[in-house]
Amino acid sequence: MTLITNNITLDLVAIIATFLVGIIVYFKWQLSYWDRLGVPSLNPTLVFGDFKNYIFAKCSLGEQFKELYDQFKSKGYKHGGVFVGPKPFYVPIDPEIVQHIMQKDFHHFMNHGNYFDENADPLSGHLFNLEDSKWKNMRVKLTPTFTSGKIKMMFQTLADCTRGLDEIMYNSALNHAPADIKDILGRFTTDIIGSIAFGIECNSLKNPDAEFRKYGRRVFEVGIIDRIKIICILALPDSVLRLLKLKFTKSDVENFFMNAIRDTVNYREKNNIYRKDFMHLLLQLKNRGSVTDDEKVTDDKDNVKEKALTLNELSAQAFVFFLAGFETSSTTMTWALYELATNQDVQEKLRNEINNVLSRHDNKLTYEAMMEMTYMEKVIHETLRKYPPLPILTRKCNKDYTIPNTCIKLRRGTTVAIPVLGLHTDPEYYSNPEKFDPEHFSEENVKSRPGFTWLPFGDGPRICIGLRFGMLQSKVGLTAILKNYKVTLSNKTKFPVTLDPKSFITTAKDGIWLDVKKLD
Ligand code: HEM
Repeated sequence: MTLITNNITLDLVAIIATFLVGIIVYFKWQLSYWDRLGVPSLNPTLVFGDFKNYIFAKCSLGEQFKELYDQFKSKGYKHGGVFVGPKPFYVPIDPEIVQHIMQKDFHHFMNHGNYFDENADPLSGHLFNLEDSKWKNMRVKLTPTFTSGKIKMMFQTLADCTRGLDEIMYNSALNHAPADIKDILGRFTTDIIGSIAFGIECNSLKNPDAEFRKYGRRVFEVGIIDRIKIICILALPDSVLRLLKLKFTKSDVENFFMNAIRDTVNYREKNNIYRKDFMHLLLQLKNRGSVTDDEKVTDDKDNVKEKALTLNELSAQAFVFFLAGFETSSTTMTWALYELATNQDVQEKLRNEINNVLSRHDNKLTYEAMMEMTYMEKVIHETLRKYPPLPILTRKCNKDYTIPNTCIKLRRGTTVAIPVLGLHTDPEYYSNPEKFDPEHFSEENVKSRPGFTWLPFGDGPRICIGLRFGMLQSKVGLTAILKNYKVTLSNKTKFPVTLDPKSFITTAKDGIWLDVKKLD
């Protein structure tokens, strides 16, 4: 049977050709989206849009967005529109527009717009992904777990984990063996977050093959299938993703974390265990509906309140504390040590501050001592400027929005990509942006640049809830290393150091290796 001509082969060719022409017409029409709206765009290509280099793993996602930022900026545009495949992303360039989106007009841009499915993928129902009133309610519930009082209460756990760190650095110095600092600090923060969020002694500093470390690494491994999933998530509408039942959490990772959390919850509830950690506060939220300043996980009548967290909700929040807490802080410390090894004068100045402050605190790591280290704060801020762990941030427009000082209307459903790395390396805001200079964060320099040009923790109501904890964890790790050891770059480090195009956070492709010398 034939359809169009008398020849089935010709029919097939005609159908395929019509289909291809249809796709090309659709892509072409789609790629004129920003021009039709009056937003400047660049030179998107069919199929890849503006992301050819990223899709072919020639650069990281952050670098790709920085390149686009630089192009818009060099043409004097305050904003621009780009395409991942056929999907349009709005990119604000002017910090004033960034401020409107993240803060002033937050009600239009409340959500990150990440694809997630609480039912098919229970660990994905966490604070970072939640939307609208579900996000708001969860944020209100979790905020009391991150106050300075609560974090101070957990300080000793952080300080205790530095013993294992010191042992590794000592052995590295003794044996003149270069330290794989990214791996060591990944194990350090895994031990801290594992203990504080899950109440589990992970021992990954002592045993690099510990299960928590193994699964922690698995979460951030991006294989070919994960890469395809990321591109699908960036390029396809949510309705299609839901139809495909796309699941982001790997099954072995899900099983491991769900079991670990279930076991801890059961053990603590059965034996009335109290520990000064996030898990205790999450258990209070599960059984009482709110965080209270006491050692109990249930109220006096053992009543479970209606608005309490379910076990799945608790698990997803513990998982995001782990996910968001260990890799961000360990990469921050890794980059800081890389820069300190390259800039010995800055390392010396920081060590002087550490010694001076600790001498006033009996040479002990205390919460108060950490709060006194102002140069340390500048060093970490500068590290987060050059190497923001999340180099872009997203927001989804949830009601039509008129861009300030224009008549351009962003449609509901548009994704906004805030080009964090682009802003952080813009010479208009940071003189000599390639130079690692903690004085970029002197009081005078901070005052002289506009707001919303330093965004490693995001900003507005959706700002990182673990900011204080992340800063403290990084300060403690750097103090523990630098007070006893001098670090220099090992020739085992591959130069030039490049960013890993496969990772969605800012990390060195081939690791960073340091030579370590014990100080008297
Ligand atoms: C140096 C360390 C860290 C960095 C650079 C960092 C960065 C960020 C960024 C950029 C965001 C998105 C903010 C936005 O969209 O405006 C975020 C959100 C978040 N972070 Fe962090 N983070 C760090 C440490 C931590 C720690 C230690 C925890 C928990 C223990 C944590 C938990 C979270 C959570 C739960 C969110 C979602 C907040 C929400 O959507 O309401 N982070 N973080």
